[in-house]
Amino acid sequence: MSAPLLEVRGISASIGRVPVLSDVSLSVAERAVVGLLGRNGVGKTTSLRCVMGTVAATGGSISFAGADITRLEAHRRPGLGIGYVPQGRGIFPLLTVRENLRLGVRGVPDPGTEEALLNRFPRLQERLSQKAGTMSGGEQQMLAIARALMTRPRLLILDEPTEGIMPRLVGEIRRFIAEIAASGIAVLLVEQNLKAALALAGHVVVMERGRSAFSGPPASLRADPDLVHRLLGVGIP
Ligand SMILES: Nc1ncnc2c1ncn2[C@@H]1O[C@H](COP(=O)(O)OP(=O)(O)OP(=O)(O)O)[C@@H](O)[C@H]1O
Repeated sequence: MSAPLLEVRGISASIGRVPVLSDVSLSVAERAVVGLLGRNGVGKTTSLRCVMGTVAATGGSISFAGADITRLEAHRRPGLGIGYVPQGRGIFPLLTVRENLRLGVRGVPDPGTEEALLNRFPRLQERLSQKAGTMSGGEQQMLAIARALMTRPRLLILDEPTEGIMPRLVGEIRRFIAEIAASGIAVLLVEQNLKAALALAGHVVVMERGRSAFSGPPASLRADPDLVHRLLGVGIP
């Protein structure tokens, strides 16, 4: 079997002096969708930040497409083919939709990619010269995902993409994520909604207090309601 696209092996990390991660391992195969789950504060966002390099992994290793990136500067990582949509979206409200869309692209954006994304999102197309802050949360989330796709990543990392989004747009965002995955882009998704995560992901990793406590297919998690209850505090959906 070929090596996974992203491989995180036993990483630890601290924020300030507080140890936040002690032993997190996960891997994402080419074209796979992996759900990263866990209760609030277990370290999901910090794990993603370690992959992006904005929090340093103090132990363990991270590799992407066969290269060790554990100590690679954060600004070099997107260029390797990793798109990141942070929690809270990271949209600049005073910049226009077009400016936001082009922020992550170095040099001239690929016109085909931009056109395809705008065709997919007529709402963004219509608002290209409008300030991004005037759009709804759901539209800003679409913009954040479209921005991450502008660099044509091999892996898209999404941190709670439907958090705080009005219900009408939640389904639309989930359908879009499924479409992205179907197009062959690997997806690493932090998702609070267990049912949605189990429906989208082919593999799930569940964290507990700074470490990965479960890793396996959705069916294995579904088969163990006690574990789900202990790790996530909910029943099987
Ligand atoms: N900037 C910070 N300063 C201090 N502690 C922090 C900071 N960011 C995160 N932490 C702590 O690190 C731990 C892990 O946080 P993290 O955001 O990675 O968890 P999470 O699983 O993504 O949680 P959530 O689902 O609430 O987003 C938490 O206990 C949190 O309080």
